[in-house]
Amino acid sequence: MFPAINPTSTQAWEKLFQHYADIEAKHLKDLFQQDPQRFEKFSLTFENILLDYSKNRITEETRSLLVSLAEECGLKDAIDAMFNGEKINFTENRSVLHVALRNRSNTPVLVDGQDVMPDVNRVLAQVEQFSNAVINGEWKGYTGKAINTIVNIGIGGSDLGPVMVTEALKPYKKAHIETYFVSNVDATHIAETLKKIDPETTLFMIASKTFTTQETMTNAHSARKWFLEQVQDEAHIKKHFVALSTNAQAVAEFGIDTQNMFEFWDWVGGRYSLWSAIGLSIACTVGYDNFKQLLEGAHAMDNHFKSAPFEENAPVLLALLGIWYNNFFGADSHALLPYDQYMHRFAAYFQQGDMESNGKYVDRNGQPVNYQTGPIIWGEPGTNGQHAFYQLIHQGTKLIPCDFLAPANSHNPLGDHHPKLMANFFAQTEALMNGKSEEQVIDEMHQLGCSEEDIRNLKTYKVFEGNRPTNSILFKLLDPRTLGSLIAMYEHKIFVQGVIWNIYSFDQWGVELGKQLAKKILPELTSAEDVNSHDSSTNGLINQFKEFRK
Ligand SMILES: O=P(O)(O)OC[C@H]1O[C@](O)(CO)[C@@H](O)[C@@H]1O
Repeated sequence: MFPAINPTSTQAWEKLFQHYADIEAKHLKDLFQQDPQRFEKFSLTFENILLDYSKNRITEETRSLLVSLAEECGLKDAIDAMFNGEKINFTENRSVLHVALRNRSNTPVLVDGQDVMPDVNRVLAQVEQFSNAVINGEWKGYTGKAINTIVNIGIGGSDLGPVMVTEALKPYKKAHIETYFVSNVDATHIAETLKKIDPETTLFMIASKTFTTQETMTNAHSARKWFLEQVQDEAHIKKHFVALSTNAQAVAEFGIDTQNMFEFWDWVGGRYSLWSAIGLSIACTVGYDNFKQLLEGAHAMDNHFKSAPFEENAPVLLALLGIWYNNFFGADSHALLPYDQYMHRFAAYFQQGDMESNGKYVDRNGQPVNYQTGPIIWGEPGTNGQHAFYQLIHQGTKLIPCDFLAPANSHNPLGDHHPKLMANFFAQTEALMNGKSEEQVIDEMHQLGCSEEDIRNLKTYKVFEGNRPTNSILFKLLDPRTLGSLIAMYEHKIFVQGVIWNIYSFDQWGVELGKQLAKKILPELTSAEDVNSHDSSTNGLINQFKEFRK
């Protein structure tokens, strides 16, 4: 196991702290003016992806100090520990092997001395065979009709990944298959979906690692009830319900034939599971070949992550830049801004990926941390975000480092839409960096013929400080391989940050308390008596809720 080091105790941290005082006073605009090679020095390409991180508040010294921090924190050993199947998810005593799910080179990966690759390959073959049968129409419903509708019922990691990927890969979608995702326990989600579908041609995928999650099981039972009301025969369930899970017993108890179960394992974290059987909805929507390309792209990024020197390693650099802003500049959020409508769920996906992984205040020694850990992740596609929240990024009081992501080629090359979209991408990153000085504002206002009084009164509002950092991630086309690489790049960024923050990134105890309390409260909502077992606010709310429902 790699050592548990408090990052603030390292020499690099101390040096970064001193170095921050220098950098804080520098403007990005000046850094570019002083160094014509800045783009070459602070960018890298990986296959068809260009990562330009030159618009960050860094110098070569910053990068080398950040790399020293990673080294002092034992990042190399940590990467090896993950890829070698060590039980780095200590609090659950589990390995962390989403990388094995896309290990296309098929080299052995051992957990407790046993190679997991035969199991991985077996389930992949099952996914291939089944998705082909659904897409080709060989898998028939109870009346002999082919399946044309998939309803994935799952939540969190059993929903967000497949939703994000099937949206991102819509251009690759099989035209005759419609896929729906139901996650919320709010009945509206399942009820509105059931209105649109036909039991004869619908396949439900119950996606739950544990097969105990309240929301998923409630939706699954409602779907099953609806289906049986239509078909009147339990024997038909096996043609219309499959399970994606690690819990065979609970799957059988639900009434799904374990023949129709697609297995995965406890060493796959929920938020890292789209590469596993949880990806069945992806394979059935875009075809197995495209799913395989997604895995290939992720595997290529895994190899890059494992082998590239930290100074040239995309996930490591993104992670270190995040730490630079989070821990030295005090930035508390990070925005993901894809300039691609197909990627509209990308930020939502990595909200779970990042915040469920690194939203922790206890370190690997069991002590509360004395530094900041995971940032708030948020974002929306550009250009929509520009007309909503960019004002705050440009002129607000908070520093918000942003990742801009975009394809050079659109799947919809309609008129001049894509050049317009990309002009905005380039303009925003340039504007955030350069800002606009008072001099420029005055000049512009003169040119517009504004009065001296207007100039005096308004000029300060029109000034942009700039010096707002961004990463630009430009890729050739949003194809399955590229998407796989991008997702894996962010997964590994999260891993690196967790290692440096010395926290356990692969558990999620913080979501348990709310679940426990909800279980306690549920029967109180239907009891006849007034509730008085909570604080006065919770009692008051529950009792008013009951009153409103009389
Ligand atoms: O796949 P499951 O077991 O239904 O869990 C769904 C989600 O719930 C969580 O445990 C959080 O409540 C996530 O980590 C997970 O992705």
